[in-house]
Amino acid sequence: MSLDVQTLLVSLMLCVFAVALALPAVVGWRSSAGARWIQASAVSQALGWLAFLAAPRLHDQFFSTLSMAFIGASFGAMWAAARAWLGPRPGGRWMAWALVLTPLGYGLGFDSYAWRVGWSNFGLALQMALVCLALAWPAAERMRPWRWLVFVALAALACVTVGRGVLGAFFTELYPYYRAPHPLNVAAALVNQICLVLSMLGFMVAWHEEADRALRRLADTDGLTGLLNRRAFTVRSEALLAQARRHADPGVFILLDIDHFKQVNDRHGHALGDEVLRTFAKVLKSSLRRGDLAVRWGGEEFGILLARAEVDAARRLDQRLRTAVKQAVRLPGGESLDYSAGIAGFREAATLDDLVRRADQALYRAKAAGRARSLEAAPFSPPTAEGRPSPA
Ligand SMILES: Nc1nc2c(ncn2[C@@H]2O[C@H](COP(=O)(O)OP(=O)(O)OP(=O)(O)O)[C@@H](O)[C@H]2O)c(=O)[nH]1
Repeated sequence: MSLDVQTLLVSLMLCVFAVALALPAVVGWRSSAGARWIQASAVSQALGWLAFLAAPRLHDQFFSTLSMAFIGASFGAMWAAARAWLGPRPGGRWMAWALVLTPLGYGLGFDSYAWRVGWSNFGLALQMALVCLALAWPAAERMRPWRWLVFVALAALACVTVGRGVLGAFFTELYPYYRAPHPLNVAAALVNQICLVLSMLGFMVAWHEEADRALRRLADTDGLTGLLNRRAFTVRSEALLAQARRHADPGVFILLDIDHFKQVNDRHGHALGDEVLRTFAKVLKSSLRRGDLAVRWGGEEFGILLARAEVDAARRLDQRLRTAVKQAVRLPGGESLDYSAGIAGFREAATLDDLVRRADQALYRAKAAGRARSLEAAPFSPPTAEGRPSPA
C-alpha cells in the first residue's frame, strides 16, 4: 500500500469538514460559548486545508497564506474554547501575536522556501503548544481525561510540525516540497488527521461534561434563588449527618420563615416579592462557611445546616443574619424585612427528619410568640421502645 501525500491531504480535509458539519448537528448552534469556539475551530481548519489544496491551481501565494491564516485561527479558536470551559488561561497575548504574525511572515517571505516553511511551522507549533499550555496550566487543576486526550494529540502534532520546520528551514535539500512523497510529509499528513480528529473528540467530551454539569446544577438548585432545592439538600445533608455521626461532631439546623411575606407581595407586587426572596437567599449564602448547606425549603421558607457548629455559634450567626437582612432589603414604603426561625442543635444520632420536626416546632412557637425572633428547639429525645420520643 502506498500512502500518497495528496490523497492523505484530501482525506484530512474531508475528515475535518465532516467533523465541522457534524459538530453543529450533535452539539447544536445555540450551545455554550466553548462549543461554538470548537465549531469555529473545525470550520477554520477545514477551510485552511481546502485553501491549501486549491493553492497550486489558483494563486499559490495568496491561497497558501490564506490557508496558514485559517489553520492558525483554528488553534486560536481551540485556545478560546479552553478558556470558555476552564476559565482564564495563560498565553492569550502570545496566541494573538502568533495568529497575526504566522500568516503575515509566511505571506511576506513566500519567495524563500526555507523561510516560509520554517516560519509557518514554528508559528503553528507555537500555537499548538499554547493550546496545550491552556489545557495543562495551572498545574494544580485536576486534568480531566478529555484534557489529556487533546493535550497528547496536540503535543504530538506540535512535535511533527517542529520537525518539518527544522527540515524545511535548515536542511532544505532534504525536504524539497510539502507535497513531495517525503516520509515526513506522509507522517505529517497521517498525524495531522489522527490528532485533529482526537482533539475535536476531546473537545466534544468537554462539551458533554459541561452540558452534564449544567443539567445537574439545574436539577439541584432552586430556579429563583440559586440555593439548593429540597431534594438536593436532603441528599447532601444525609452525607453531612453521617459524617457528623461518625466523628460525634455537633451541628445545627435552622429553619427560617420570612415574616408577613404575603403583605410584601400584596403591597408591592409579585416581582418585588421575587427580588426580596433572591436578596434574602444571597444574604443567607454569604453568611455561611464552606461546608454548610443552604436550602430553599419552599415559598418564603429557608433552611441552613451548619456543620461542626454549636447552638451558641448558630445564635450568633442568626443575629448577624437578621441585621444583614434588615440592611439588604429595603421595601419601597421604608419597612424592613424580618424573619422567624427555629434552631435545632444535634450531637449524634440525629436524622434529618428529626431535625426538621424539632426546628419546625420551634419556628411555630416563634411565630406564635410575635415573630421576628429565633427560638431554640427542644433537645433531641431518642425514640423509646414503643417508637415514640421519650418525654423531655
Ligand atoms: N413573590 C413570591 N411569593 C411567593 C413565592 N412562594 C411563595 N410566595 C408567597 O409567600 C406568601 C406566604 O404567605 P403566608 O404563608 O401567609 O406567610 P406570611 O405572609 O409570611 O405570614 P407569616 O409566615 O405567618 O409571617 C404567599 O403569599 C405566597 O404566594 C415566590 O416564589 N415568589
